[in-house]
Amino acid sequence: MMIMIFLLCSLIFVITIIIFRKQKRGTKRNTLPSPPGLPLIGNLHQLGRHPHRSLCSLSHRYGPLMLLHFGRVPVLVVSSAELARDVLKTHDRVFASRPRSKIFEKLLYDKHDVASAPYGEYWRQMKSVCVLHLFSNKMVRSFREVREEEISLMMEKIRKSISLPVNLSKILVSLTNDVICKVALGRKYGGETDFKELMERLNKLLGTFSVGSYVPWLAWIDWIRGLDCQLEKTANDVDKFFERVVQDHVDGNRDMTDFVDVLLAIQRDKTVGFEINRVSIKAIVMNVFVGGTDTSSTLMEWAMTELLRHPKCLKRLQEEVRTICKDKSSVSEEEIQNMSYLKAVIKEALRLHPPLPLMVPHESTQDVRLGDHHIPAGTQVLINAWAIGREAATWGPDVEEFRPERHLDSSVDYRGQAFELIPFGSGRRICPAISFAVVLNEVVLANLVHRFDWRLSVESTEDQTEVAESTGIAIHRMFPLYAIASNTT
Ligand code: HEM
Repeated sequence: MMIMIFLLCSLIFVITIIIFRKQKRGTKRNTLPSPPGLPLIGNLHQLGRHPHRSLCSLSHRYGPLMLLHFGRVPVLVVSSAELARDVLKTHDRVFASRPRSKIFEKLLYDKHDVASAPYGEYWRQMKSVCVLHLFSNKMVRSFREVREEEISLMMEKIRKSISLPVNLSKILVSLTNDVICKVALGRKYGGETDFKELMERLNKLLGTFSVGSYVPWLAWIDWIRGLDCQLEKTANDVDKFFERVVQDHVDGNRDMTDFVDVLLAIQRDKTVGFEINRVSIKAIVMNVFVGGTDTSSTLMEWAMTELLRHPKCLKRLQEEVRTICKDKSSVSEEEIQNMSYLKAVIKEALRLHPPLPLMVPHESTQDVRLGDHHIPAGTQVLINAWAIGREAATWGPDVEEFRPERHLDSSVDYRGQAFELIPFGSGRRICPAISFAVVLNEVVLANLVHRFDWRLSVESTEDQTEVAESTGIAIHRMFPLYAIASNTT
């Protein structure tokens, strides 16, 4: 009898151990690698000044799929092309929403814009307005004159400072602002200090960290440091500005077609099969400014920075542009179509310096499996486009080097099909303005190098080593790019 009891106990013990081990293995397989965090703030302290860099370093240690916690919010960080494909293609619909953000809600018309609207019918309608009516190829072509006019003014400005250091960063920001103002609002507002100050304030706030969004019981900190007050005031000022612009369009007798005109026509004629109201119009126009100005000027600034740091690449680009344009005084948009090195330079700048390195956060709306891992609904997702552009397995051992040649015989493109290069995102949430942004960047760069020879000015000597990056959502240079233009020899 004793022996029977002993055997039974031993059997139960062995079975329990087996089940326990199985469960442990199962749990281990499903547990996402996660850098240890601190109580209450989770991993927030590990983000540093440049979260794309800190998260890339963490991914080298914990792998391309990590779970972090920003306060109480679970955040999945994706740092490889393969996993970006899983999120943005295989499970695109599940991950197509946006997390809530107090700052976005306050400043972007309570999610009535395209970029921060949660995935659903409203977002679908607004995105279709953008894709079909604002950024269609026909619309992009129709703004060619605006681009040519503004580029010609920029070239004249540089010509007047020939042989002197010019703040190229500032020139590129004001060019982009002027182009976008004319395209979206019908006229330039860049000369108006109020408008400039307002846009600066808006962009700064959009890149601000709100403690309350991640640690709700510390929300009072946002109030004490004046964030809530600034949000309220800026949202009111921005609304007043856009309301005035839209009303001027309604009152005016206009034959131009800028974005506000297009949106008002859609509202009036009900051509799209759904209602679009005044708030939606202002929110979309606001998105054009927020999404379009900083990103485009940032890309040009980095492309010029890298060319100035790599004189051989600059020379090769100049040879291409000058051979195709021979004795012409400027480069046209038809001519850039045949400039393969120019396109490679833009791709390489986008690989090394994606203007939005962590893109725009996504959020899952359903439970889903990624490989062995269970991802619950409501998980925030950051895709590190900056880290993906530096994956040695894809790009080779010289990932850190600016080498446009690597794109010449490659089919990898940035339009969302190749996950190795996703500066504009991919899938449902992909940037709707890729063609709009790229043509502006290409034609500006081609004209700058066609007309002038360039060298770095002493004000930019930090370029001999690594170039310091700004903080915020769009990552531009920390210090302006000063360069000296001279007439071509
Ligand atoms: C070099 C220039 C640009 C870059 C690198 C860029 C990049 C991006 C990225 C990474 C996203 C988020 C994709 C995602 O969440 O998966 C995005 C979304 C968006 N971009 Fe761009 N962008 C650029 C220019 C522009 C311009 C010029 C405009 C408008 C004039 C614009 C309007 C938008 C809008 C409205 C969205 C939101 C799309 C959505 O949520 O469905 N972008 N962009």
